Amino acid sequence: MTTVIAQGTFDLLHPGHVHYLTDAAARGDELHVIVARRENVTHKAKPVLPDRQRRDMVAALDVVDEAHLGHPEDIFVPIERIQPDVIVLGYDQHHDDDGIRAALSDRGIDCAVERASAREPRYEGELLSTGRIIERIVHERVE
Ligand SMILES: Cc1cc2nc3c(=O)[nH]c(=O)nc-3n(C[C@H](O)[C@H](O)[C@H](O)COP(=O)(O)O)c2cc1C
Ligand SMILES: Nc1ncnc2c1ncn2[C@@H]1O[C@H](COP(=O)(O)OP(=O)(O)OP(=O)(O)O)[C@@H](O)[C@H]1O
Repeated sequence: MTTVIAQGTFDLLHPGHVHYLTDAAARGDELHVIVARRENVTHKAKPVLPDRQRRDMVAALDVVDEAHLGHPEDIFVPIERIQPDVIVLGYDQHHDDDGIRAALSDRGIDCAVERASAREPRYEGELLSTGRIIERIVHERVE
């Protein structure tokens, strides 16, 4: 039984998110997703949707076995509880792979760290970024 963890903000869901989670799920038997708490999204604009709504939408996806809201202070607390075999980072996540490996090893967690693949747009106008969906809404709907 191989347990996999993926993580992210997942504000306005799009096919890039589905691609990432499908890729992560294919690397094991059970996929757990940690959804970042609003207070911990500091490297870009805060999510539009509430924590619980983002968690509920991720949990509704077929490839996801369980979606959890992240810990408010220590990102390793959910990992210690779930005991994954693999953590799959998104292709563009800003986290440092070796830094995470070192932190896991310090805590005695034996877990591989891998990177997911990217999905490119497949047709004209397909938007694979929450930030770009919001830009399009502002451009097309806000006077
Ligand atoms: C291994 C791992 C575990 C994480 N666990 C948590 C957590 O428990 N709580 C949380 O608020 N954020 C957690 N995060 C951080 C968020 O997922 C972080 O904000 C995330 O990188 C969002 O980036 P993105 O939406 O740009 O992908 C974790 C990140 C990683 C890489
Ligand atoms: N086109 C894509 N292909 C593969 N993975 C993607 C794609 N878009 C997003 N992801 C992955 O989904 C996870 C969550 O993404 P996140 O919530 O940051 O949304 P986002 O759409 O990338 O955000 P934004 O574009 O606003 O920064 C990240 O790990 C990211 O790598």
